[in-house]
Amino acid sequence: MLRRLLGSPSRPQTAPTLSAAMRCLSSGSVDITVPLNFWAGRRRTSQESREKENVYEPATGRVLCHLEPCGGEEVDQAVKAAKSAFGPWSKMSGMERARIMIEAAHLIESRREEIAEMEVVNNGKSITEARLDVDSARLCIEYYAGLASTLAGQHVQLSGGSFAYTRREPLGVCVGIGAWNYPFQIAAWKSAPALACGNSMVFKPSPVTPVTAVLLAEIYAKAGAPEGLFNVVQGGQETGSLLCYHPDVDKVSFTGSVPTGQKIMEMASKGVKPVTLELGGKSPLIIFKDSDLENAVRGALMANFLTQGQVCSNGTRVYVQKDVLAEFVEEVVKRTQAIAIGDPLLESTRMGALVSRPHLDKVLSFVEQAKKEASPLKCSSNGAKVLCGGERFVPSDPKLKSGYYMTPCVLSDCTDDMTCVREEIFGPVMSVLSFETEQEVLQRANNTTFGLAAGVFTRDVTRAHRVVEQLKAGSCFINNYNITPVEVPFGGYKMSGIGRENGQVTVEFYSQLKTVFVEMGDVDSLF
Ligand SMILES: NC(=O)c1ccc[n+]([C@@H]2O[C@H](COP(=O)([O-])OP(=O)(O)OC[C@H]3O[C@@H](n4cnc5c(N)ncnc54)[C@H](O)[C@@H]3O)[C@@H](O)[C@H]2O)c1
Ligand SMILES: C[N+](C)(C)CCCC=O
Repeated sequence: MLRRLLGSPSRPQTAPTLSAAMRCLSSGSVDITVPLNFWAGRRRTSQESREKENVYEPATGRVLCHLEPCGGEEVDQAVKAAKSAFGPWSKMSGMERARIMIEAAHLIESRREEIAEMEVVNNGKSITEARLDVDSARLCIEYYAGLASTLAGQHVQLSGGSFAYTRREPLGVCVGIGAWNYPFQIAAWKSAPALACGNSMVFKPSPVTPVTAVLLAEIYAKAGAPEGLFNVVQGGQETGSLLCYHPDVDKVSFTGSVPTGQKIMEMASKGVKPVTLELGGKSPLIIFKDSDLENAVRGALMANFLTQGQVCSNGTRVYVQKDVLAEFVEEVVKRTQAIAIGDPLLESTRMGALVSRPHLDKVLSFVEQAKKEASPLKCSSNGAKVLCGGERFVPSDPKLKSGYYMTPCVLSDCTDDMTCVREEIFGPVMSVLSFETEQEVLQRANNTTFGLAAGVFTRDVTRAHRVVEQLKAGSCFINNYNITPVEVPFGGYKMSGIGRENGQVTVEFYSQLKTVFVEMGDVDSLF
């Protein structure tokens, strides 16, 4: 099952190695004091005296470390380092770049457990999922290493023996700005195609999860990348803006919410810089009565509860055909209630802690609002019905009592106009809706400003393709959900984004074409 989630033939998923087990990392035992910025080949402390921010361990609510946001001078240094690495890196052949990237992938593999554990400690997701994220990061770097030597232009014959050719050239210094739900994976999904195309990068992680991107920076450096090829600057909105406006930055690739994405686009527009925007979603999952219901239930759980429901592509609007609604709901609720919540570093845990206290409160308030919200589309004045979960959860282990846990929630009796059905909750909250006809559900599924993903479960192959053709979403799943093989493009329609990550097409978003005309005869001048 775990291999299928990555969607590609991966190495066997191993249990933690002996050395990992011997490290005995446990929740509540980690304090991070090392600097988390990295540029020009080494970790850096912030030199500017700015107020430090607390970074928390979601599993326990303890302070894990202090974030030192980078200011203008530090951003400048990181960009300068990236600019100087761009020279030699962009002149290497694809094969030479690939060799270094493959070495980085090997190093990730050898540090898999350590990276996964750090991701858990900072993000709160289960160790099982964190390992898959690290694998996805490694696979992405391997995949783009493979593509690096295939980048090529075109030769076009013109009249009289003249010709033109195109060169695929890098953009220069790319900025990556990440969200907190997949900190290490996002850093890899952005840097791998950027570096393969000959660019350098300055990456800014979310201030909520600053811990693991710097490990990737160390890994690239150890793999033999030129000093400054991949740099990490910490900070929030202010640091992000400095990067977007920086005159030596040539592209901004952003993962985060729609409102921030809009700001990024606006800032980048001042310098007419290209952007990749991987934004939010409120994706529909449609379950027809002829589905294999067992698989549909599994799909719905995968569509809603990975990473405590904090996944951009989640299929949180689950439309179930009326005839199978009762059966579906009974099974989904049974399995949701059986999800093991608790210490994310334990092998048995399937759902860890949400990323922060304010975020937990926000998700819980969506559930409260859903319960109360009356809708003109309903005969009764009641809101949604909570079939299970939606409450704060306090694990029995005393060290976890201040962690940010909640029970995964299934809401029924929802209507399309309710807030829980319209807005991205970004937590473990599934809204179940019923439908009768294909035409009706398509209209309802598409009635959103988002367009990141969508799913359909049916045994009717004709229906599956007909429905998918009409769904306005960038990633559509038939009889599965939330798999992201790195060979396949991922990204949104409508307000869910611009550009793609993963797959061959992403080369287009990290390179530019130069056309060269070659005249073999005389200039045919009109003057
Ligand atoms: N489509 C995707 O691939 C994808 C993947 C993961 C998360 N997301 C989306 O991300 C959101 C959750 O993540 P989040 O809360 O970290 O998002 P966010 O938009 O609050 O922040 C994302 C990043 O942008 C930075 N930022 C904030 N304001 C900025 C500004 N003015 N200028 C420059 N940078 C700025 C933040 O510091 C952070 O690093 C959800 O909406 C989710 O759907 C999308
Ligand atoms: C859970 N996936 C499928 C890895 C999606 C990651 C990108 C979105 O947050």
